[in-house]
Amino acid sequence: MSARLHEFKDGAALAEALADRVSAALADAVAARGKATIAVSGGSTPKAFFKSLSTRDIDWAKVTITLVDERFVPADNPRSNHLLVAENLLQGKAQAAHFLPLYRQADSADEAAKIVSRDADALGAPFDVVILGMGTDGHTASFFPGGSNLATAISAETPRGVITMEAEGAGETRLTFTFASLQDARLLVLHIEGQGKKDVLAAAEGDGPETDMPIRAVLRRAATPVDIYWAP
Ligand SMILES: O=C(O)[C@H](O)[C@@H](O)[C@H](O)[C@H](O)COP(=O)(O)O
Repeated sequence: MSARLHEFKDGAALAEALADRVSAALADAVAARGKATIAVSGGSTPKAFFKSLSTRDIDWAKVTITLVDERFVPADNPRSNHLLVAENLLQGKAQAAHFLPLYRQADSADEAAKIVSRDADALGAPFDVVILGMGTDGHTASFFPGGSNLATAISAETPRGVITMEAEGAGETRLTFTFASLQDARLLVLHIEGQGKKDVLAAAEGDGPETDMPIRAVLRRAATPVDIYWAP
C-alpha cells in the first residue's frame, strides 16, 4: 500500500498540522455518522500533538478515544499510556470525549484483553483515526520483534480485537489491538520524529521479513494509505 510523507520544520509545526488534520477527520465522522473513534499511541512522541488536538473545537462528546496499545499497568502508573492521554489529550475542550481504556483489573492480561475486545466491538469498525508510532527497532503498536504473539498480531487472518504481547523490548506485558483492527482506519497516520527514526523507516521500507520490523506489515499491507508525519 502507498504511503505519503508529510515533513515539517519542527515538532511544533507537525503537532499543529496533525491536530488540524485529525480534528477535521473526527468532525467529518461525527457529521457523517453521529460519532467518531480514534486510537492513539503512547510513548514520548505524541505529547505535543495531544496538547494541540485537545484545543480543537469539535463535538468531543461524540468522540471516543482509545489506545492502540497499553502497558498492563493501572492508570496511576507513570508507564501508563492512559495516564499520558489523560494528562495531555483529555484536557481543555477534549475533556468531553469518552475514553476507552485498555487496562482492566482482571485475573490476567489475557482476561483483560478479552474484556476490552468486547468493549471495542461496540465502538464499531473501522476506526475513524489511528495514530501509530514507531520504535527504533521497527515496532509499532505493541508489535515488537520477537514478541510472544507477534505472528498472530500481524496476521491478516487474526480478527479485530485486543491481544496480549510479551517482548524483551516492551517492558511490562502489553495489550495491543491487532493489525486487523488498525489497518483500515479511515485516516491512518504514522507519527515519527527525529533523523534516527527516519533512517529506521527507510530500512523498514526496504526488503526483509515483517517480523524483523513489524511496521512493515502496515507499510506493505494496510488497506488505508499511510500518512507519515515526520519532523527532525
Ligand atoms: O506504548 C508505546 O510505547 C507505544 O504505543 C509505542 O508503540 C510507541 O508508539 C513507540 O514505542 C514509539 O515510542 P516513542 O514515541 O516514545 O519513541
